[in-house]
Amino acid sequence: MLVALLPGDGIGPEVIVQAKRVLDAVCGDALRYEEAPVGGAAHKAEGHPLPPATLDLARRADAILFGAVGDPDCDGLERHLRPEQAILGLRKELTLFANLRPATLFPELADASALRPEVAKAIDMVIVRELNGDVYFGEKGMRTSASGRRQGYDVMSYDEDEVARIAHVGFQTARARRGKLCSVDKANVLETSQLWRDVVIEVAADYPDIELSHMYVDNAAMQLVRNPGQFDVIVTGNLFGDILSDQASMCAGSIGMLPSASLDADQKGLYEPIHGSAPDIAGQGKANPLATILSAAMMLRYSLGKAAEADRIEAAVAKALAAGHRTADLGGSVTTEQMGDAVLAAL
Ligand SMILES: NC(=O)c1ccc[n+]([C@@H]2O[C@H](COP(=O)([O-])OP(=O)(O)OC[C@H]3O[C@@H](n4cnc5c(N)ncnc54)[C@H](O)[C@@H]3O)[C@@H](O)[C@H]2O)c1
Ligand SMILES: CC(C)[C@H](C(=O)O)[C@@H](O)C(=O)O
Ligand SMILES: [Mg+2]
Repeated sequence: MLVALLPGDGIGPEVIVQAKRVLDAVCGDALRYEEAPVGGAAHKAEGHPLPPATLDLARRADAILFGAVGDPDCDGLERHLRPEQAILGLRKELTLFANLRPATLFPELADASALRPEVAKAIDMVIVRELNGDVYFGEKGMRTSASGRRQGYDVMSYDEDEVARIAHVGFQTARARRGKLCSVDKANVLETSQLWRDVVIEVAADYPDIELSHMYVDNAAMQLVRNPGQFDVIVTGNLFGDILSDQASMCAGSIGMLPSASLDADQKGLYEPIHGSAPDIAGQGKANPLATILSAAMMLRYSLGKAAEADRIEAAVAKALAAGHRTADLGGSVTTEQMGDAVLAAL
């Protein structure tokens, strides 16, 4: 089975190295790897954030392990050349519409959560984020307004098929868990959200066993902090899911802990930590590699049919944390590589 390794920028390569060490330990020769540049690194090397050969590798591979993109050196570039276009392009080109972002607190990290330990320990949820539509992919641009002022615009839109297909993923994810689905929208203000809510209710007819609720996104942001234990699965749009998942990560200890899977209709997937390239700590050995190591475990489980190996990795992460290993984001002083060592030792 072929895995595409796309390390990217900033801390991306640092965390990918650790995930690859763990994969080697668990899977040996069962996986083959090909690596390609992406993001700012690809722009510097080849003049484009998502070169054709990188996209081709992503298409050929059985699964993709992605680090992060984002490079301050690229700040002045036109939008289509910026590093972030690479991840947006991969999601769109490969129709990776279903983004699963599990937020679970490892019990050992109750002290690292931004919440009181007794509130934090109840977090055990999955955010199902739509990844191919919304304001991210609508018409956008700069124009001159009627009064002669500069005006930027980004059109937010969803069609009913896009909402229905992610709603099904939300219901099915809930069915495999505790049977509760909360659809998050802004239907009190936005037409896209009204359609979202209508379609989710229609799809719910196929899932009478699932308890469906609806919540406005502003309330959801508050409830995540007040009482995260009330959530089992959240299904939401691209923008709201982006924001709520960063917030959920701090409830679960750190943004350095949250993995993700971005899946197409056939479980082909791209796996990446939810965090970015973290230029503020890049090159300093401070990055927490666990989100990427846990993303590799998701890759084994969802795309490569290796659930037992995924279980082993997750257990090793828990053991490394239980043994007291903490990178700086978790209040410790362990380096990126030492955290990798700790997971390998636990394996
Ligand atoms: N999927 C992606 O590739 C992705 C995701 C988010 C942001 N980005 C990009 O990354 C760049 C930086 O964005 P940002 O600063 O807003 O978000 P970020 O997630 O990169 O960093 C936010 C904060 O969290 C910290 N952090 C992030 N990951 C960490 C880790 N593994 N261990 C310890 N600390 C960690 C950083 O040091 C920083 O203080 C931007 O160019 C942005 O567009 C890319
Ligand atoms: C880098 C950016 C385009 C991306 C997003 O907004 O989806 C990131 O924040 C994420 O969460 O993966
Ligand atoms: Mg994000």
